[in-house]
Amino acid sequence: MTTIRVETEAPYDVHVGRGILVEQVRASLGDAQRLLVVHQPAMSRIADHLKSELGIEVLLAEVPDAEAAKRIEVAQFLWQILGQAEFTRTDAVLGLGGGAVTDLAGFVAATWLRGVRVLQAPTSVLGIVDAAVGGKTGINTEQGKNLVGAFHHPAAVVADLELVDSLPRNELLTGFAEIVKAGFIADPRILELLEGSLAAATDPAAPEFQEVVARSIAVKARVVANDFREHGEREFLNYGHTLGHAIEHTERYRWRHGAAVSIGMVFAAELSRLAGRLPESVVDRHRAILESLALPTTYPVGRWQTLLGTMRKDKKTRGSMLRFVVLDDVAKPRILEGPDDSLLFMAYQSLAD
Ligand SMILES: NC(=O)c1ccc[n+]([C@@H]2O[C@H](COP(=O)([O-])OP(=O)(O)OC[C@H]3O[C@@H](n4cnc5c(N)ncnc54)[C@H](O)[C@@H]3O)[C@@H](O)[C@H]2O)c1
Ligand SMILES: O=C(O)C(=O)C[C@@H](O)[C@H](O)[C@H](O)COP(=O)(O)O
Ligand SMILES: [Zn+2]
Repeated sequence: MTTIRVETEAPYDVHVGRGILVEQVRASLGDAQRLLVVHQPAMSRIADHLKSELGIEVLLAEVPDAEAAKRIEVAQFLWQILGQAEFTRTDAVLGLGGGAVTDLAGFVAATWLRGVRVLQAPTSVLGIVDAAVGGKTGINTEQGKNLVGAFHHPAAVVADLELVDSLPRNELLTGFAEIVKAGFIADPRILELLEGSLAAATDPAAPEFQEVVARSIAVKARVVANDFREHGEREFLNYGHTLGHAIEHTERYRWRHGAAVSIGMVFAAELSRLAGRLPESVVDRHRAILESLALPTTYPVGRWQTLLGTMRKDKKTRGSMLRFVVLDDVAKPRILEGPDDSLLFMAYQSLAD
């Protein structure tokens, strides 16, 4: 088992290993007498197993799959369960599933009684390397992605790689978008591993996979430890997300987060070249790595005004000024403020097939 410490004002561990779920969840319960396990349909057998093994009172709540879980109606359904069961501040919530569930469970835990203990057990690659770590929680609204949420530290993150065995290959690869992001903003070794050993780096049984996962978690842990509430450096974790979130919203969440972020990173790289000093070779490197992972790098241009309108609601926007994470080079991210519409449109046009 690998353990990565997240050194925030409330430090916690991210455990990654095989067959660790029950033992590590039990070890992280603290004073909790009761646990609400919020899980996706694909995780119902594992949730039953936890209920029978943990040795405390466990309530199970199955929520809709994927982005359909990140809705106020689903949060309300969970608040009802917590209210009817009279959950107190010594009880706890566990998110078991992909990033959609860890975001939802974290949000419900952050808001119930103004904050109860949350444990995260991510089961998708994306959840393990990014969503479950760092304490950003949230749900979507009609106007956009993650517009309502809270910062709330998990008490522990338990990533049992045995659960990843059932993850469909396309979902596994989609999660690599966030691994590529971590590589481009902070850790070039991740990119070298993907370029040099793609098969091993995407095989959950291989040491190369464990290395890219651990490195990505380490990037996130470092950034979150420095800037939990996103006053500065944490914005870099949003690389590729300004357009990515707008695509998810415009496509009514038929696109996975990782796929939308993949396109968003190509856009951000092109913008970095057009508005700054990123060499064309690094833009090409984005396309090559993402395409090797079967991630999309093109988008049918023609929805620009809709996407631009949605990007204006991005959390990085200040007043009417759009802000983007761009790169000066690999591992040299910065914020670009208020670029000309013409530059944005040129970067967007480069996404055409
Ligand atoms: N809070 C954060 O810091 C943060 C970071 C990155 C992404 N996110 C959020 O995470 C979400 C995306 O996460 P995701 O890609 O995991 O999506 P997801 O939770 O929708 O999971 C993707 C699909 O994989 C299935 N699945 C998950 N684990 C499985 C397993 N082990 N076996 C079989 N099927 C499994 C799910 O049921 C779903 O159908 C988005 O909502 C995104 O906004 C949040
Ligand atoms: O942890 C962060 O900070 C991130 O930005 C990580 C992103 O990968 C993630 O998708 C996050 O949920 C986006 O946050 P948002 O604040 O733009 O909604
Ligand atoms: Zn993301």
